[in-house]
Amino acid sequence: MLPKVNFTETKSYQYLTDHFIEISEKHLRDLFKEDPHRYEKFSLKFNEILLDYSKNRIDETTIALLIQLAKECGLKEAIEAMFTGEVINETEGRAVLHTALRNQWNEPVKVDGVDVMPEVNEVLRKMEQFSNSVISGEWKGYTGKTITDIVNIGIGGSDLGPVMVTEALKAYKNHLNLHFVSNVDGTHIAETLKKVKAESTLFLIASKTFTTQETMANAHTARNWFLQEGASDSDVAKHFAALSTNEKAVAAFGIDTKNMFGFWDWVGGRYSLWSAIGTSIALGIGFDNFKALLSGAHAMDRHFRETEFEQNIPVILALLGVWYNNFFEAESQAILPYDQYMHRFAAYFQQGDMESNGKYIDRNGQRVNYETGPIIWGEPGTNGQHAFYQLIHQGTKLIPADFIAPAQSHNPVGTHHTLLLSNFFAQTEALMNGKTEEEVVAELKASGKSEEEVAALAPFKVFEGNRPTNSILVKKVSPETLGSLIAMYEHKIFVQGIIWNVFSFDQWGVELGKQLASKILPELQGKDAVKTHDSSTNGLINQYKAWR
Ligand SMILES: O=P(O)(O)OC[C@H]1O[C@@H](O)[C@H](O)[C@@H](O)[C@@H]1O
Repeated sequence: MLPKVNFTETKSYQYLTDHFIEISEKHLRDLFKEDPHRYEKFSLKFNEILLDYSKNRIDETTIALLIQLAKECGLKEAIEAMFTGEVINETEGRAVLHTALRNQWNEPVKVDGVDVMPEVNEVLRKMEQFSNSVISGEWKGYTGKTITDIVNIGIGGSDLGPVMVTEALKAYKNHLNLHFVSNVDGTHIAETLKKVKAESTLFLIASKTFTTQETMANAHTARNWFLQEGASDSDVAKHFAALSTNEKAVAAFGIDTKNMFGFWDWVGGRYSLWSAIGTSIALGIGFDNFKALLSGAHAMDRHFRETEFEQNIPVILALLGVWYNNFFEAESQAILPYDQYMHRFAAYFQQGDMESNGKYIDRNGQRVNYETGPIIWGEPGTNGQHAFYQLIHQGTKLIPADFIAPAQSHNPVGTHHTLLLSNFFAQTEALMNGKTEEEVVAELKASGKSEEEVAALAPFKVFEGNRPTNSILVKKVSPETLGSLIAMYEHKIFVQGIIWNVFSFDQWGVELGKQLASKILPELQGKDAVKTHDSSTNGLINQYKAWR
């Protein structure tokens, strides 16, 4: 069982409330002037990841109090409860063990007294065999041709992780072309099928439940297309595999369960890229690289579980997030990777974070009286700079941002990487320091502007600064480092869920829309005017029916 503490009723919260008044009046510029050792004090290194969190609106007291808060909320016990397979997803009656999927040291992990590691290792062995045989060309399609294209059909956690990772690790890609179909909009599957040939395509139907409407619709369309292209029912086994926990539904769909890669109910959808859901990753970058991804995540798991909170990267990141969310009232958190390959990283953690902590009912079943999960957003630098950074620099909202960059590029073309990194360093410095009126006036005068022009323009050119950022500099975006980075954010989300006293591993909030869609579907199929809803919904549906 997880602790169920209202963090606003702790002693440390009271201290933090007083301390906040003091800190909120200080400018980061002055904090750096007062203490020349901020970087040494507020940076942490783990393998090939450096976290510099010194450009945050904190001092040593802030960190000490936030750590006290984590302790008062029972974080240590909660971490142990997760790693040891306690049923911490209480509303679904499940353990939460994505960490077991990457448990490369193989220590036993028990669920209901049974070690899950033999099963985990068995699926990994099967994924290894399968991916090797497809990559090597040993696996043949129904006309005897080798496989050239993989189409992963899945949505949410059965899509976002594999998409994000295979994009982030594109530099490690082999000859197989990867396609991902998620949207139930027929355009997604239709456009994908235009690009592939039935005889050399392998479809992976990725769905934990194997009941998700979008995935099942796309899977049926893919199979019908496959049969229309000249293949027969008996050829399906060579071209369709399932990644799922639901053996019965897989068999009912017509996929040979020999081609099924299983996982378990203790793997949450948004934490499933480490499981059989990662088969497209293993196919696209090879099993050894998939294994390296798992190793990187495992290394971060150990760091998270074994390191004192003061030096614990996910814990520090989480506490900083709480500081901005609950004291500065920041509503969102930007994730800004200065790496084109990581262009889906923020989108991936939109599900990871918002589906986990976007909840207003606490673990006692009561409505919370404080803010919980932030809005996560972001785009890769430098594109974001030319789009929304204006608001981060001069807008009225405080947007704490994580800047992520690799020191080494996979594509060291000319001076591109140096240009990119100059922007990475410049942005966090600019956000912190801003530009004072004095500096602006001096600059304008030096450019030959009249007194009047200077006075008129100056307010627009001033940057208040004092905008907090974390800088996460990695040596290179390798499978190991990416694995560690993903696990780092997963654990950050976990810590915040503990402090906000919400259940981070269920997602009841996505059910209502699904329920209503299944009620509306037959109404759309019928001819009669619809009158069963409110006037807005009726009006929209009936106009749709008139126009279609
Ligand atoms: O893998 P499945 O069962 O098809 O589910 C896909 C997604 O379905 C959504 O409804 C859930 O909110 C996600 O968490 C999940 O990842």
